[in-house]
Amino acid sequence: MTTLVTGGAGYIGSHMVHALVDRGEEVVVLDDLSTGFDAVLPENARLIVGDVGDAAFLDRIIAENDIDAIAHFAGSIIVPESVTNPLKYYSNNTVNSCTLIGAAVRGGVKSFLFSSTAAVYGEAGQDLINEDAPLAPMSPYGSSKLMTEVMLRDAAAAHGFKYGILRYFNVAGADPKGRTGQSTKDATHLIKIASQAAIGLRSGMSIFGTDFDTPDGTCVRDYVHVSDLIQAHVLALAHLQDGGDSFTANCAYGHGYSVREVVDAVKRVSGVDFPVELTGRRAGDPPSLVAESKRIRSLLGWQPQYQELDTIVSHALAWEDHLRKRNSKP
Ligand SMILES: NC(=O)c1ccc[n+]([C@@H]2O[C@H](COP(=O)([O-])OP(=O)(O)OC[C@H]3O[C@@H](n4cnc5c(N)ncnc54)[C@H](O)[C@@H]3O)[C@@H](O)[C@H]2O)c1
Ligand SMILES: O=c1ccn([C@@H]2O[C@H](COP(=O)(O)OP(=O)(O)O[C@H]3O[C@H](CO)[C@@H](O)[C@H](O)[C@H]3O)[C@@H](O)[C@H]2O)c(=O)[nH]1
Repeated sequence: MTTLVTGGAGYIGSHMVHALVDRGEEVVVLDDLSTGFDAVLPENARLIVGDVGDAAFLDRIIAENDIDAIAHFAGSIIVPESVTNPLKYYSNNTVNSCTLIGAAVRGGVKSFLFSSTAAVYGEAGQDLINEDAPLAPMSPYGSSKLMTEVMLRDAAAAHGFKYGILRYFNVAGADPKGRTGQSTKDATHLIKIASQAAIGLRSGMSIFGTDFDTPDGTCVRDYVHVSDLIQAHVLALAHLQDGGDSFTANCAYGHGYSVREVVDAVKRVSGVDFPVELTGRRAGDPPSLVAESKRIRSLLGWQPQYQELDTIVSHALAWEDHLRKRNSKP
């Protein structure tokens, strides 16, 4: 069994590569290193630097490495950028995924995991969001991912491969063994930004909006530890490879935290009371996104281990500290 991990040098994909290598499985990583880093990969992982949108290149990789499963993490991920530059998102997330699915079909790949997102749902109110909730993306990013979901379902029905679509909510934290984490420069994610403020890489941070219709006025999100998310992928691959049906499932815990609660947790865990400014809303932020997570738990037997917010925060802080030390080396 050899799995092709696209985007395997990125934040989430690199955790998948470590998990598969830890299990003694064969892995090939395809990444163009546009936002990824080869330094986070295990030494024995094979990295091919190149573009997921190159059909002939993909055909060769799949044939030469006898690929029977693909975990497709590669993509562009910044929601506000997708609003100002939508075609970049339709090109890299939708068109390139279409090319990859085509290569998978030609190469006889049997299982395909896809990184989708809670952004396919749009405005959802304060209830838990289940997989049958209306799909109404509020950004080109969400639309670009939803189109790939549709392509995967149609191609699987026509060509007979199995897919698992995982809709991630807010992925956070880092490898508990400290081997990889979110290394992206200029990241916009809340827990990373607050962690950088705590370790002194930023003078402080802003809370975007305190007038949402939520218990404390700040946005509520379902933060899922990246290692728990990856455990769901490992189970999902086994499910498909053992003959299980294709599926679409949310991936998060079903528990929301407000921005204020997250900032307080980072201050508590780090012991640093960094300055926080209250500012206006950031464009496109839905007030609340919390997953109904019954499907993934019952279908895959997923049992997350790191759902405590303080654990997620402490792993994020440890990785930020590691990056700071690495970057300060002469
Ligand atoms: N981070 C989150 O909270 C979150 C939430 C929902 C969904 N997702 C999805 O998870 C996936 C991984 O996200 P991430 O946070 O690890 O982002 P990331 O930017 O760290 O990783 C993406 C990786 O894909 C690579 N890549 C991008 N375009 C490529 C191309 N055309 N060819 C080859 N490689 C390419 C990048 O170099 C990078 O290594 C994405 O598809 C994203 O949409 C992430
Ligand atoms: O400096 C900051 C950064 C963020 N926030 C707020 O924190 C919340 C979470 O923001 P962020 O961490 O940027 O995540 P989201 O915008 O919720 O988006 C993430 O989670 C989505 C799924 O829920 C995915 O689709 C996206 O890819 C992923 O970036 C939002 O209310 C932000 O306004 C702040 O107040 N200050």
